[in-house]
Amino acid sequence: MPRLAANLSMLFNEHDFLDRFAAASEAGFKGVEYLFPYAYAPKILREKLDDAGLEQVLFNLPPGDWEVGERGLASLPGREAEFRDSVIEALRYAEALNCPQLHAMAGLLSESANSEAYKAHQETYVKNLRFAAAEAAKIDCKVLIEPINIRDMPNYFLSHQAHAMEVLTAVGADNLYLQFDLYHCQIMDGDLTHHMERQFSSIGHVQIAGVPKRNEPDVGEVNFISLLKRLKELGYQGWVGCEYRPVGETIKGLGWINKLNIDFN
Ligand SMILES: O=C(O)[C@@H](O)C(=O)CO
Ligand SMILES: [Mg+2]
Repeated sequence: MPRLAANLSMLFNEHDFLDRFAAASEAGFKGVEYLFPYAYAPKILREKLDDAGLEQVLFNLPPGDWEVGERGLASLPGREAEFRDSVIEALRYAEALNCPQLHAMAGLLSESANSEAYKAHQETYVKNLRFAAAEAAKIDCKVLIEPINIRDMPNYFLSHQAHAMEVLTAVGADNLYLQFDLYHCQIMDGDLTHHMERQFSSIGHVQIAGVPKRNEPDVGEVNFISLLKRLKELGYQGWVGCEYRPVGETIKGLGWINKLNIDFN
């Protein structure tokens, strides 16, 4: 049965980060995800999860220098040692938080880059992901890759579903999966039901938001009731991350969950 996870980087921003765990639990969520745990000791996050009765569903590998605009290391030639360290650090947290999956962000490649540069990124990406998957397998953890739309994240190396599928095949690791974010897919590729059906066996995690403004899933152009029903019919057993920016107060915007008429617990 699919279950809904609160994305604490976007939801419950009315509260300080560490107070969002309790807020998510009080709102009925059983799992949480967020971008990065690294500002806090694993012990502190473990306590927050335990106190709130929550599962840690997902977080990202260290992404390089986020403040200066870096968005992941996985495809960056010359940064392999740093990438490997980031895998080890993420796995230390994953073990402490009992987190079953980690997102490895690809990094950026300028639109004007030539085919040689593209090839170097692709080769680095495949090799790095092989390393990450092998390390993660030691603690029974999955590694995820996520196509991200280039309107929100210009020059992101992995922006199309077809590219992600190509990379999964090239890496060939049993524990490497697709993080299928319907918001990004709608912006870059459209044809959401078709992508969900075709890629189903590669999907490790799903995320949702309304399009185009990344607000509540029932705000905007996409029919999430239909998509989530189809996901359930396909037999999805994983989590659906609620990764959207609430229009107003988080709690007031949760009414879309009742409209689903699907059991997500
Ligand atoms: O979709 C997103 O933005 C996230 O899932 C992420 O990991 C990178 O920002
Ligand atoms: Mg996402």
